[in-house]
Amino acid sequence: MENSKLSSALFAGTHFNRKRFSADFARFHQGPTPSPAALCAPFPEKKRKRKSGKAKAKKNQKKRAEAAIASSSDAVEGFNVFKGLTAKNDELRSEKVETGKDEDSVAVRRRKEIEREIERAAVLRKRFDIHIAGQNVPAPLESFEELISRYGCDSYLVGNLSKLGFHEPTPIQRQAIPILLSGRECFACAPTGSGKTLAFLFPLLMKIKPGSKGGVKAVILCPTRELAAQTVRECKKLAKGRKYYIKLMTKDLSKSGNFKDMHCDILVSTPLRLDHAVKKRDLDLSSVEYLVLDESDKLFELGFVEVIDSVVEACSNPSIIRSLFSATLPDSIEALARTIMHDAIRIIVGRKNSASSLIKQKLIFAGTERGKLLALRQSFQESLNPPVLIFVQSKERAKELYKELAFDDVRADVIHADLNEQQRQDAVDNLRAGKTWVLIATEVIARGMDFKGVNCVINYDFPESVAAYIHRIGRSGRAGRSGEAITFFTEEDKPFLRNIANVLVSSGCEVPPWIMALPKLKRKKHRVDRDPISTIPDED
Ligand SMILES: Nc1ncnc2c1ncn2[C@@H]1O[C@H](COP(=O)(O)OP(=O)(O)OP(=O)(O)O)[C@@H](O)[C@H]1O
Repeated sequence: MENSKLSSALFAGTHFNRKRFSADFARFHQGPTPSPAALCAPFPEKKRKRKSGKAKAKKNQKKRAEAAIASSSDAVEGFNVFKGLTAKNDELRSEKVETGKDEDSVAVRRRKEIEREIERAAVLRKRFDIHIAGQNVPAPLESFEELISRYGCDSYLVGNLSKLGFHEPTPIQRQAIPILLSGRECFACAPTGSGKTLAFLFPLLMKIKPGSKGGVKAVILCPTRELAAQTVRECKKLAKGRKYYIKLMTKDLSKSGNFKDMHCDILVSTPLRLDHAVKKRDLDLSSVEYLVLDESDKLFELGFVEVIDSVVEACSNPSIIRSLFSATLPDSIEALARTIMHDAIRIIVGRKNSASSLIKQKLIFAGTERGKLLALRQSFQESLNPPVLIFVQSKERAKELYKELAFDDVRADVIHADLNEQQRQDAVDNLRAGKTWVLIATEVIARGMDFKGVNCVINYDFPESVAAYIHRIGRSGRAGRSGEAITFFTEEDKPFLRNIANVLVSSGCEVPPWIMALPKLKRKKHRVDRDPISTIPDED
C-alpha cells in the first residue's frame, strides 16, 4: 500500500495548508491579506516600535526569563523530537505583552505557577520513565482521582476502577489518558501487560455519552477475534453501571447485521469484519469520534493495510481523534504514523521495542527438532509450573505437538486458526480457569491476550521476528507479576539468534558471550522449514 493513499485518508479534513491555499484563505479572511510567509509562521509578526532605554532593559530582562523557561522545559522533556514551545510558554509570552505594573505582577505569579506545573510534569515523567515527543503535551496524571478534579470525570467510573482493584494508574495510563482527553491524537508504545487497554478505553467512556443516538461513536480495531472479544469484556467491566452500548463485531453481525437500527456507542472489531460490514451491509462510520488501532504495528502489516485504509476512510468525521497503541513500534510504522497523524504526540514508556523487565528470559540450545521435544519433556519433568503457554510456528506443528503431549501426563490443549470461534474461546477460558495446564498456540494468541497468571512462555519454535518474540513472551509477566520465558533454538535458528539476544540483554538478562559475538541479521523476518514434531524415528 502506498503511504500516500493511507495518509490521504487519515489526513482528510484535519489539516488546512494555508500557504498553498492562501488566495482562498484571503477570501474568507477579514482585514488585510497576510503574506503567504506570514500565514505559515507560527506566530504573527509584531510591529516594531522604537524603545526607550528603560523599555529596552525591561525587554532584555523578559527575554532572559523567557529563554530560561524555554531551556528548562526542553531539558526536562529530554526526548523532544519536535522542538517547540509548550502551550504554557505560549501562554506566558502572551501575558508578557502586558505592560502595566499590576499586570506585570499577575504575569510573574502566573509564570511561577506555570514553571511549577512544567517541573511537576517533568518529575512525574522521569519517575515513571515516560518519554514524550510533540507540542503542548498535557501533564501526566498523579492519580486516578485527578480524573475527577482535573477532567470532571463521573465518580462512578473512577469507582469502577477501584472495584476492579486498580488503585494507581500505570505509566502509559498516566500519560495517554490526559492526552486523549485533551482531544489530541497519539501513538503510544509501552511494554506488554502494562495496561494499554485501559489507557485507550477510559477516555472513550469519559467522552462518549451512554445510550447512543446518531451512530457509532468509537471504533477499536484489533488484529484478532480473541483480542477483540477480550477488549469488549474489559470495556464492559469499566463501564459497569451505565448503559453504554458496547458491541463486538461477530461474524454473524458482520454478514447479516441490520446496522441502520443498531444502537452502538463503542464498536470493537477485527479489520476484515468491519470492512465487510461497511462495504456489504452499509455500516455508516461517519459519526465515529474516536478510532483506536490496538496492536497497531500488526494492523499495518502487509495484508491488513489496504483494509485499514478503507476503514479509516469510512470514519470520515473531520474532528475524529485517532490513536495507535502497541508494545512494539517499528521505525517504519512510526515514520508513517508521524506523516499521517495530525499534531500527534508520541509516548514511549521505558525503552522502545523492549520486553517487559518482569520476565526472566532464557535461550536454550536444543540442537535439532528432536532435541526440542526431549528438552520440553525434561523441563516438564523437572518442574512444571502451570499455566504454561507453548508457541509453535504453524497450526500443523501445533497439532503435532498436541498429539505428542497427549501421551504424557500433562493436561494440554491447543489453539490455532483451524478451530472454530467457540473452540478457540473454550481453549482460552480453560487455561484461564486452570482446567488446562499447558496451552499450545500459534501466533493467534501471541498479541494482546491477557492471561494474568501465566508463569512461563516456551518458544518451542524460534519466533520469526523481534516483535513476535516480545509479544509472545509478554503473555507472562503482566500487571506487575513476574514471569519466565524459555526459547529453544537449533542450528537453523542461529543466524537470527543475535537479534533476539539483544532483547534479552536490554532487559538485563544474561546471554553467553558467543551469542553476542554473532552477526546481527539485517533481515527482519526469520522462518525456517522444520522437520515434523515426532518421537517416531525417521526411516533413514
Ligand atoms: N492501573 C492498573 N492497576 C492494576 N492492574 C491494571 C491496571 N491497568 C490495567 N491493569 C491490568 O493489567 C493487565 C494487563 O493490561 P493490558 O491487557 O491492558 O496490557 P497491555 O499493555 O495492553 O498488554 P499487551 O501489549 O500484551 O496487549 C490486565 O489484567 C489489566 O486488568
